[in-house]
Amino acid sequence: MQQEFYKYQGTGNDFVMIDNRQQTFDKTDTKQVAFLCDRRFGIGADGLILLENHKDYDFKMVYYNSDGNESTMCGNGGRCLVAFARDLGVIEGNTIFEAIDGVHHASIEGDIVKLQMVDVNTIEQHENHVFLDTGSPHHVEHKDNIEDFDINTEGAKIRYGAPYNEEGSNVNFVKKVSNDTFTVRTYERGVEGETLSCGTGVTAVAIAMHATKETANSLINLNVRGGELKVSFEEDNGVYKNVWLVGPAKHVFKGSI
Ligand SMILES: N[C@@H](CCC[C@H](N)C(=O)O)C(=O)O
Repeated sequence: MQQEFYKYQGTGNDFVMIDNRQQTFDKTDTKQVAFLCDRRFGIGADGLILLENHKDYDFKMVYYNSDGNESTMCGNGGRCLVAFARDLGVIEGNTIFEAIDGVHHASIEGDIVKLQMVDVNTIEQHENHVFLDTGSPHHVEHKDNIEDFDINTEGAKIRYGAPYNEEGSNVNFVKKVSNDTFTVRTYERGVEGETLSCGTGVTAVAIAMHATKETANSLINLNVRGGELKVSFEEDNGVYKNVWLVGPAKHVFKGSI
């Protein structure tokens, strides 16, 4: 059977999008998801996202990493799904949808999508890194030579090492550019390599930089391999609320396979 698909990208984090409102996609077929995401034998993407109907909200997001496994929240994927829902005529400018980590508010104007992320109330500060969950788990670590190191080797060591082990964590390396701007590179679990951008990752970096007093700003610019994102938040007694991830999300092409 032919599978109709759409391809979207958000700052270079790219996704195969499937309209599954009729429940025609076999969600148990891990190999098929991995095949569709394969850059040589399939369409090619960091992940695959299903848009489904929801009884209370505008739609439901189901996210798979490129290894074929369903995973936790994808911030850039959520932003791209909002653009996909708008392009399909499911929503107009504002929306509320459900993802694996809960209900998300979002808005879209042109190709700029603002996505509300989960509140963060636990931030583990260790000697050399910070660990927090922004819908997905993130290790955040400073890296002075950020432009010039082997992220796939160093990222994999941390992702598979203690305390994360097989379940893993995404790994973000960060360098401060100025008081409100940071450069970030991310190794993503489930892709098992560097992606050009990670939405939950830059959200984690912005909050971690604020929590560790690298910045006092509550609107942070994040430079990633695939472009620029912004994260804003309110902090109250160590709890980060009203967290928003903002940036472009674009349709690339559609096809069938
Ligand atoms: N690219 C994503 C994160 C996707 C989930 C991650 N790979 C995991 O399995 O934890 C983003 O933009 O947030």
